[in-house]
Amino acid sequence: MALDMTGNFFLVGLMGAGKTTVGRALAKRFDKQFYDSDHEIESKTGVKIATIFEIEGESKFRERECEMIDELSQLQNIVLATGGGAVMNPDNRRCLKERGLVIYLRASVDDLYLRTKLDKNRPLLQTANPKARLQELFEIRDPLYREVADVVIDTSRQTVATLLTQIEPKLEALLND
Ligand SMILES: Nc1ncnc2c1ncn2[C@@H]1O[C@H](COP(=O)(O)OP(=O)(O)O)[C@@H](O)[C@H]1O
Ligand SMILES: O=C(O)C1=C[C@@H](OP(=O)(O)O)[C@@H](O)[C@H](O)C1
Ligand SMILES: [Mg+2]
Repeated sequence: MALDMTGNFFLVGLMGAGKTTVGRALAKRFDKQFYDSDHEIESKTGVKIATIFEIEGESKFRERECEMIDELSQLQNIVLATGGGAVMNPDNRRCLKERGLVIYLRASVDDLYLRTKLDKNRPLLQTANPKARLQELFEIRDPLYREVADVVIDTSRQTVATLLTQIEPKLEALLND
């Protein structure tokens, strides 16, 4: 039977899990359009995510994020990297579950910390102890990522190329069985 990889793939996971990086590579691999909800919010508003948090606060950012995920998830045959907090909103969880296959990229808190510690554009991690913050967020969000996920991938100590070779057969199995 010919393989059919049409449809939407949505990436979820904590900050530093690699949603943006792996999502872009996945889109290239399957010849799909790539979107990142944070980048789209930045393009639409003309300012960085950190500035939105600073001026409008997190709750307004979450409204913007929810509208953007609703809009983008209605597109066809795309890869969408969501922001790490998107799954906190039940409307976002519903959009993602109903409109595509959801891939949860998982990583240890140590790896998440190493991958994010130099990046100043993640306002939730601009605290005295970002590793402890990541641990807290992991505990709150891991069950929600699992709830929406069709596929769970452990990204710790894996290159992006290796991750693609792990994700591909899982997606094929879901789409072609
Ligand atoms: N599997 C990986 N191994 C090593 N570094 C990674 C991996 N995935 C992502 N990174 C790096 O971690 C940082 C955060 O990745 P990013 O894609 O922005 O994560 P997210 O969108 O999930 O927050 C980037 O510098 C990226 O190059
Ligand atoms: O985890 C979060 O709540 C957030 C994650 C960020 O995206 P990444 O997961 O792509 O870093 C961005 O949406 C914002 O800073 C809030
Ligand atoms: Mg990202």
